[in-house]
Amino acid sequence: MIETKEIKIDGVLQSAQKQSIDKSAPTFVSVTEQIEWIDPIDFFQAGKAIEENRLYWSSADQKTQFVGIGDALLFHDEDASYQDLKEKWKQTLENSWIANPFSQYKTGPIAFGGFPFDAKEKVEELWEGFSGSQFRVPTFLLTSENDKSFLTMTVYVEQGSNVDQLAAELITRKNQLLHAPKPEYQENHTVLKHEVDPVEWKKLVNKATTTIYSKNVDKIVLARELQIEFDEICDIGQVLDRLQKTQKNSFIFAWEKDDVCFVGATPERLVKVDNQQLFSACLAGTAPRGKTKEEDNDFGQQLLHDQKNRNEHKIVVDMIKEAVCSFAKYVEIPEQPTLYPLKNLQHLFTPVQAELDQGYTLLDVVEKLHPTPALCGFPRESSLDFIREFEQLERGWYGAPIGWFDQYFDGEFAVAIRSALVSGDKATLFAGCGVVEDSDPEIEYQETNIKFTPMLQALGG
Ligand SMILES: C=C(O[C@@H]1C=C(C(=O)O)C=C[C@H]1O)C(=O)O
Ligand SMILES: [Mg+2]
Repeated sequence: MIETKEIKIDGVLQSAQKQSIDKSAPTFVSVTEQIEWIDPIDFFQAGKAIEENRLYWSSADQKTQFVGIGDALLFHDEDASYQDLKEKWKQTLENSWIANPFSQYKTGPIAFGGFPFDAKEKVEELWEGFSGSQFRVPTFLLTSENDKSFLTMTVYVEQGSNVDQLAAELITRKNQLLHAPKPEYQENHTVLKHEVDPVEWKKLVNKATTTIYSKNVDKIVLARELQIEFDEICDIGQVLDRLQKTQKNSFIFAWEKDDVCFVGATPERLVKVDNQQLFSACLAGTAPRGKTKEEDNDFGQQLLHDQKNRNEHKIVVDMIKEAVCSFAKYVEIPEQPTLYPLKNLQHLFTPVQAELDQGYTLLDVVEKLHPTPALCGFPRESSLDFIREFEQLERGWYGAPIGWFDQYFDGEFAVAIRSALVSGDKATLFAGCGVVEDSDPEIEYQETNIKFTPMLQALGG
């Protein structure tokens, strides 16, 4: 038993209301308390009962999990401007009341969300609710870190708010979430699987290699789509549970809006900033895992020495290095890549570390890095032109930054690959690969097949 000291929420709301009267503006209130340990995915499932938008995030080392329920605040920007988001967050915090004795943990007001791969892409039916960039501060945020659980509640208090009623509502919903009966996890079953135009896609790979050969383009990343159907409405909690158990070394995320959820397990960190320490990663170049230890080792060694994959990888390292150098005096990048093992495949990996210069934040770095050549190609403009003109699918948030930041702009973004957009009893999965001069369409096709596997299995396929 931990001693859980309950915060007097009504007292906090009253003080916040006084502040909003003094400043003639609504106050953004955030209150954090430590609670008895609770399983993050159970908490996520409990959120379904109160019918609010949910979100989930697990760090790749699985030491930190976040679960958010409800929208205390939503920043929705059709233009997906990084600088506007930064300004809006600063403004929000200017008139805030933050009660948090646990700020050494990842608690307090935290915004979670994503950007589109290409802000200029026209949003069609598939990504309808996910236009532009969207960031949400949940009403209830569970932080689970090193076996400790914290709950941060966030609301707006205005001059005319009925704070007693607000406090009572928060407490009722909090109790519903914390004392829900152990949820049942429903098995998802895939009944239909449809690959979108594999033949056309392979032709597109050919077109890309021809373009690379004849023009000043080095790499173009091409994605494809797999559609599935379930026998019932897909249970996202079940998907997260499976991903959490099977996809080590991956960020596990879910961002739900109304009844649509973008969910995935990506190995690719875009950037993390913690107290001006910056961590990024270059991940490109792929091989399958072997069935035996020996075979696995062989595949890994071949990958490490394969010119085509090394070329794909180097393009990413060069760009990220240059981008990070513009924000930091000192950048540490090893000369040679190592292997990054995942359940179904392995990648070439080069970590990047730096000290971020004062005055820059996580969001500045995300803006500069995205889209890296790992998801777009190189040079950026020409590869993006090719994708815009010829790629048949709507990328939406696939391949784009997804993550979180706190009140100090510390936080982390991953690249949303190995992901699916789930809507009721249907889901669309995405996978892409880096096409370079000597790419073979059939081999690239096989590579994307293995990239679908983790999500397909987690979805019950
Ligand atoms: C584009 C994806 O993955 C990217 C492409 C890779 C490659 O082509 O070798 C490897 C990792 C990622 O940078 C994806 O998984 O959808
Ligand atoms: Mg590749």
